[in-house]
Amino acid sequence: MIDAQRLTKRYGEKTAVDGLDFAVRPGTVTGFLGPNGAGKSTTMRMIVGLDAPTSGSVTVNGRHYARHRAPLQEVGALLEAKSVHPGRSAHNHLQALALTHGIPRRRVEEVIELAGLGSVARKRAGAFSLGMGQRLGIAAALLGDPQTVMLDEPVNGLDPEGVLWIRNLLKSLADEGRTVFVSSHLMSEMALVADHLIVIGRGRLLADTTVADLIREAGGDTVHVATQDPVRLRDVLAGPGVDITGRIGSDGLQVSGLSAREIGLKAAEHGIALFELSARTVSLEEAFMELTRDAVEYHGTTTVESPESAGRPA
Ligand SMILES: Nc1ncnc2c1ncn2[C@@H]1O[C@H](COP(=O)(O)OP(=O)(O)OP(=O)(O)O)[C@@H](O)[C@H]1O
Repeated sequence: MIDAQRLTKRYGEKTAVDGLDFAVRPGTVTGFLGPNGAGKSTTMRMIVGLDAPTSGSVTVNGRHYARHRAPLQEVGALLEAKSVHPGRSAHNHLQALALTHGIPRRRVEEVIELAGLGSVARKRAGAFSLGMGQRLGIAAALLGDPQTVMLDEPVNGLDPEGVLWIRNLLKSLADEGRTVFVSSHLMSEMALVADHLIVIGRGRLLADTTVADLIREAGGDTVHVATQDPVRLRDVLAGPGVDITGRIGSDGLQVSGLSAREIGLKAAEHGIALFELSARTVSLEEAFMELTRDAVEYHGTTTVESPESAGRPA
């Protein structure tokens, strides 16, 4: 369990993390999302004591990271900064880590296998591809068989097989009852792997919710119905967990809590004519963009030639 209370980090004038309160619970994968510069890496660095909070606190399993007697066995972290000596082999790097942390040698072989590094473990880590480097970082994070695993952008640089490997690994770690906290900008991947989400923007908490609820709140899982008799259809569809909205005088209704199929069947049962019946799904990416719209610091631009400007002299 990771517990942040009023966690704040300032770098001079810049408030990178601004009074964050959240808890990351065991037994589930929690995604950590936020636009570039939102404060995710800074938060993660504070969790493992690489940065000190300006105020507030963060604990792992009830203690500050530095207070744990065997921190690698408590929290395994993959952070952005690479800490591998380029001339060292993956095997030697992991062995050195194991030796200095009282971890048995056989565990080194286990994590090498687990991370799929068997064939390159004796090669210089400096010659590793981005994906291999990520795998080595994950192997190091798992070396102490920690109860809490925290990974910053773990799929960065991984090929599709590697992405699938990470997805299954994170789920199995959570199924074993561990606390799994993972940041990523790949929303499609997050939607597949995370159950819970902590979303931040400009250092502040924007949402502490489930993937399903975030999507629902962004208008996902609703069905648009157009009917000849909206008043009667409202009555027919009403029930626990069903939410119906629609402008008075309009033949359109937005329904959540029932599938398009259920709505169609109920309407047919009561002889109500429908003109339109369409499910509206919102992706996690759309829900995230909506939630963080006002918290994006770095906007890009896309120059698209408009029909009016096409062919016009420059
Ligand atoms: N050592 C530092 N000194 C000064 N400012 C910093 C430092 N580290 C981070 N920042 C600033 O704090 C803010 C948060 O940065 P952080 O790297 O935590 O964001 P992030 O959410 O991890 O971003 P990204 O998704 O781009 O990795 C940014 O504005 C960044 O420029």
